[in-house]
Amino acid sequence: MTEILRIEGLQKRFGGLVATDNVSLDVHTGEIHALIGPNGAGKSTLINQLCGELRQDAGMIHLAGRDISHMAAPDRVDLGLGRTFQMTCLLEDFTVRENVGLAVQARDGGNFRVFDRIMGRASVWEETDHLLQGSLLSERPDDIVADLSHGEKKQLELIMALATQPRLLLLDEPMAGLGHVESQQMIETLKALRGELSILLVEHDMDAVFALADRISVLVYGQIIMTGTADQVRGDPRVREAYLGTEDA
Ligand SMILES: Nc1ncnc2c1ncn2[C@@H]1O[C@H](COP(=O)(O)OP(=O)(O)OP(=O)(O)O)[C@@H](O)[C@H]1O
Repeated sequence: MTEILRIEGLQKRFGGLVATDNVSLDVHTGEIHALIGPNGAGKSTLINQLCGELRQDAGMIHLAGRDISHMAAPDRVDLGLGRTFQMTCLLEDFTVRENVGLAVQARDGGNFRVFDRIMGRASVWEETDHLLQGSLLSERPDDIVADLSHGEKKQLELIMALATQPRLLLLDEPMAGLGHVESQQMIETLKALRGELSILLVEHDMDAVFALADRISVLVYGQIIMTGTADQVRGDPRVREAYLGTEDA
């Protein structure tokens, strides 16, 4: 079993608060690994440390065997660490295809802003169309992003993240704000990615977590209290206790 990601003893303090406390975790190559935990457990802090947006106070992060603990965020992306573009990054007045084209170009070191440069580059459009084919937006390449529903924008974020060709994709609450039908669509989209790349999924929607995750790690007050299969997590009294009294269980 090879690991795409190995985290050892990761720690982040905000003043007196220990947001991630000696976190150790590994993600196997090809697996969907969910990270769950109550509000304020430290999930976003951990994701931000993995991306390089927050510097850890202690601990190590290895991606595909490379120590990336002190690497700048863009270098981590070049090594295959992907994250969904947040909705605020979508260019609302441009088409779906143009947004994906810009993400493809950005990966190749192009400028995300200068757009006329990509108009003539056939390879960018070929890859863009390939990414869109088979996606839920395949019939809507020329739609203006502002006209998409919330769920469609989440799908677009995901396609744009895939344009960076990640080996490990970090997904921070992909189901947030989605209705039932859109959630089911996102679950199917993510299921189809299983095996193609590795995914670390932070998600509050437990139906989605149980439907998708090969393994689940549970973070409580900055500490991983267990890692196991869906059945192991469901049956663990420590997990029930952690969620007791919250709406998330
Ligand atoms: N920049 C910051 N400065 C100070 N405290 C912070 C900062 N970011 C997060 N925290 C605190 O660290 C703890 C962990 O927060 P974090 O956002 O990582 O939790 P989370 O598990 O992602 O929560 P949620 O599920 O609600 O998004 C919380 O107590 C939060 O208030």
